[in-house]
Amino acid sequence: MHKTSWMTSNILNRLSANAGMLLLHSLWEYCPEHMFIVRVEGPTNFVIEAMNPTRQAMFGDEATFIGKRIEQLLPAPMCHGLIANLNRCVECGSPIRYEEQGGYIDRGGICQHGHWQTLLVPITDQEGAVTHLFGVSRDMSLLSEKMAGSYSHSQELERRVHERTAELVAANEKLTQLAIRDYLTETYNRRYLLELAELELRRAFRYEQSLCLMMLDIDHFKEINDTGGHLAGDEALRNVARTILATVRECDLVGRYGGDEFLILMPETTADGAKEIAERLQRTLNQTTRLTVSVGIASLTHEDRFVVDMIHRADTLLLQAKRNGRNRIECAI
Ligand SMILES: Nc1nc2c(ncn2[C@@H]2O[C@H](COP(=O)(O)OP(=O)(O)OP(=O)(O)O)[C@@H](O)[C@H]2O)c(=O)[nH]1
Repeated sequence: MHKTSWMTSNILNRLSANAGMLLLHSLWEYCPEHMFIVRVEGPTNFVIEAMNPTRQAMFGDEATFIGKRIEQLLPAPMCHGLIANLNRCVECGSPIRYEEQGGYIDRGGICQHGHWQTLLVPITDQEGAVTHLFGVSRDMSLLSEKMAGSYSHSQELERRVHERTAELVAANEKLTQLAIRDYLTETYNRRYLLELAELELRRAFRYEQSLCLMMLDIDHFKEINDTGGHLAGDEALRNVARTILATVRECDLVGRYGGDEFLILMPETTADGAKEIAERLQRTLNQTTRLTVSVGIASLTHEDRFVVDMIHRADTLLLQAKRNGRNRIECAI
C-alpha cells in the first residue's frame, strides 16, 4: 500500500511523542475508513493538512490536496455543508458526528456521488484553542450498495418462496381434484359423491327437508362407441356431464357413477321438482347432442338409512325407464 508522509502534519509530529504513536500510525495507514486532518486557520477557513491512503485512493494523491482550502477542492454545495460542520466542531470544542451527501470529483477526474458518515474530533493546543480537526469518514455508498444487494437477495428469496408456495398449493389442489373428480367428465367420482351424499342425507333428516336422487343413463351408448370409437364415446360422456352441470343448481351434487351412468343428488328438492329438472335436461341434451337419456328418480323416505337405499330405488326406476322404451323419466312420488 502507498504510504503517506505521516510527518506532513505538525499535529501528528506532536502526537508522535505519544506512546500510542505506533497504534495511530497503523490506523492511519491501514484503516479502511477515510481519515483526514484539517488545519483551522480562522472561522470558515480550513486547510487540508493530511489524508490517509484510503482517502487518497478515492480523491487523489496528497500532493493535490495538502495546503489547499476546502473551497478549492469541493464543489459548492458539498463544500458549504462541510465547512458548516467543521465550524460547528470548532465552536463546540468536542467531537461531533454528521452525515453528508453530494457530488465530488474522484482521483480520475470523474464526478461521483458520495455519501459519508463522519466523526470530527477537535485537536487543541496547550492553551485549549482548536488548531486542527481530525476526521474519520465511513463511505456509506459502499454500505448502501451492499445493503441494497442483500435486500434484493432477500427479495429474490421471498419471491421464490412465494412462487414455490403457489406451486405447492396448485399441486395440492390438483391432487385433491384427482382424488375427488372423475378424470373424464370432471364431475365427482363415485366414492366422493357417495361421501357427500351421506352427509346430505343426514342433513335432510335432521332438518326434515326433501332430498331427491336422480340416476341417469345414456340410451344406446354402446352404439356410439361401436360406430365412432371410444374417443367419440368419451366426448359424448363429457358433453352429457357439461349439460348436466349447466342445468342443475350449484348446490346439486353431480357425479359419474360408472360407465355411462350419472348420479345427481338434489338437496331440498321434491320429486316433482326433480322431475322438472330431468325433463329440462332431456330437452337440452336432445337439442345439443341428439342423445337421449333414461332417468330414475328416488326421493328420500323415512325408511332410508343410507344413500345406497335411494340409489337402489333410483336404479330400479331407471331400469324400468329403459324397459318402457328409453328417453323416459320414472319417478317414485
Ligand atoms: N367411451 C367410453 N365408453 C365407456 C366408458 N365406460 C363405459 N363405457 C361403455 O359404455 C357402454 C355402456 O353401455 P350400456 O349402458 O350397458 O348400454 P347402452 O348401449 O347404453 O344401452 P342402454 O343403456 O340399454 O340404452 C359400454 O359399451 C361400455 O364399454 C368410458 O369411460 N368411455
